[in-house]
Amino acid sequence: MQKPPALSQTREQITALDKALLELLSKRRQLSLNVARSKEIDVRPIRDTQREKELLERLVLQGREQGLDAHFVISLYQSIIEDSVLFQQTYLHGRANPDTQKQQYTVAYLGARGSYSYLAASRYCSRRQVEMLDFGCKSFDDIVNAVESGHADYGFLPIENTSSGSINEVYDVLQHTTLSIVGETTIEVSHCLLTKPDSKLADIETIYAHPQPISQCSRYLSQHPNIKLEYCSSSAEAMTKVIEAKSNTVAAIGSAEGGALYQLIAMEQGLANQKINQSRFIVVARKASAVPSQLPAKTTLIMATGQKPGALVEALLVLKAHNLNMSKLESRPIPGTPWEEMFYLDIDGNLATAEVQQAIKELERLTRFIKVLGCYPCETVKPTQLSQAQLLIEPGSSKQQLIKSLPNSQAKHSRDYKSQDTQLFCQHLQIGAGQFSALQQINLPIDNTELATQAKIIKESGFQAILLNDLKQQLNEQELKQHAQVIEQAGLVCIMQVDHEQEFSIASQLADMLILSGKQMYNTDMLTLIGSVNLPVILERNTMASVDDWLQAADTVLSHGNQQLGLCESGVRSFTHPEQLSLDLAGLVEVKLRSHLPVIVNTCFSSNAALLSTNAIAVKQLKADGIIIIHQTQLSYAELLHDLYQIK
Ligand SMILES: O=C(O)C(=O)C[C@]1(C(=O)O)C=C[C@@H](O)C=C1
Repeated sequence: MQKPPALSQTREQITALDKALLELLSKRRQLSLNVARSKEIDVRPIRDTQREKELLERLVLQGREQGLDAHFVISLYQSIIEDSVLFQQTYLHGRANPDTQKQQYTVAYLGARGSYSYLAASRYCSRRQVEMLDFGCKSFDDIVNAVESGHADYGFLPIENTSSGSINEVYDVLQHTTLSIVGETTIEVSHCLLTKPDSKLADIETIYAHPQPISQCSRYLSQHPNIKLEYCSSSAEAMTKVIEAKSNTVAAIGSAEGGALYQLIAMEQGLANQKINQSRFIVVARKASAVPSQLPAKTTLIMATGQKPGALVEALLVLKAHNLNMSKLESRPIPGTPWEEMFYLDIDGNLATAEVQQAIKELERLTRFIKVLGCYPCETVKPTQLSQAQLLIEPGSSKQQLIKSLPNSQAKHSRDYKSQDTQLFCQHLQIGAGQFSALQQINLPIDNTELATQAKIIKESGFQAILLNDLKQQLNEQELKQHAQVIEQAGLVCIMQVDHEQEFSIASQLADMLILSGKQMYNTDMLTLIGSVNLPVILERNTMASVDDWLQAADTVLSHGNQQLGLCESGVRSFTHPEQLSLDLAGLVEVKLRSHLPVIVNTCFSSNAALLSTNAIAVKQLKADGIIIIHQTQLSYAELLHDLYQIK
């Protein structure tokens, strides 16, 4: 083995590369600022998820060429895009509120340096590139007082946590304040056991912590029943207690980042019960802020409804009527008025819009008390995801990539491997193991009302399912969803034929069953994909494929987990009718003999009206498990189906 370069030399190279990467990231940030400037002029929303999808798809491909794994590339770019979106939002929010622009902000928060509130506040200021003068407070009331009295510009209040829920005391403080909510920020709360550098876990006798981390780490703490818990007013106080203690037998719960400010080390990490543990903070100020229309906005209200039954429902119906989504609803008792509640509502909407204004006007008529606590930019950037198809598919799969021929006893499709016939189940539709089914194929596009009418007739004729073919002609998720709904309403099963990887991602969400087009029979990635879904699938034979190739492709699907697999014979190229396909009935007999998988026959490409009846009867007599017949508005197949069902 060749000797690697010296470690120090390699590390120097990594250091230089990391610096270059940071320079590039900074340049990218500047470019996103230019994008924000353009969007300010054109008044376009900051988020463009279509652009993000295209960007991620391209990067996954480019990453693969460089040997980088798709998941790594995606998670990296999700962070980069999140930063870009928040950076743009901050810029536009600042432009809309010029009087709030300062070099320094005095920020009131709970505890002292190192508390989670401190970390949230410093992140907020650093995104705005302003210096933070910190104003640590002992209680939520003190935070509000500091801002109301002008001692601080902003106050940070933790409002909810993903593991311990809403923070009630903060809601109570909000009932009486004159301050407005002007922002929100969410931070990852990663609880660690912080100790002095020379402490040992076995020696710890006392843990200091704020009640919130104690409840969020209850599982970890229950594993150490002999350690005493001491409640503190903040995580920073807990850390101070550890640093001031004379002995090494004490620890605090807090973040590694916060602990480092006190020279404490994170002896144990990931203490929280939930893997994802985040806290959302609201930012309060004396003056309300305006949110530009390009930003996703939230409006927070408090209201007290009358005590009559259904009063809250009536109020919420107002939001529904104005098409406003309520992202949070909390209730808190009103001091001095037992059994009455104050409701807190977060609405996804901008206070400056007519819908929100109108909804508030209507709510004023229905409530005894209503106050807008603020309108602010929503800081939750939901990461754009790529579908499984977009992640897995690589073009250029070839015949050779199909799994190699196996001896019959090991081939999963074979009767030697599994003696019982496979049956596909889908609601009332059963294909195989003695159950014969009739499917009607409709080529898209079709109008939804027309489909509803035809579906009724199709059902009455005796078909059990509709196969929607040629999805690319109507590759619109909304329209296909409506099609799937009317098919279901008619009491039929909805099957979609997948011709292409893009169609897979939509069809696999909407259809009850899929047919993978024969064109994709040699595409190993596509076979992997249909082998990995929990949905019945049918594999169509390629028009040039031998029976062996077809069965090998079936094995590739089965070996990825999906055992709800059937086969579809749609015809092969032959000399009988060079212009159309010929049903390979001998192939059908052979496959039925060799394999336990159900086989259906699609007559749409091989059987004209004159041949259909004879072919259909032959197919049934040769023990096929189902038939697909093309839809023709003027033709009824009721009689043919009746005859087919009679054949034993
Ligand atoms: O291209 C844009 O419109 C941007 O705002 C830039 C960017 C990015 O950082 O790449 C950020 C947010 C959008 O959702 C899409 C892309």
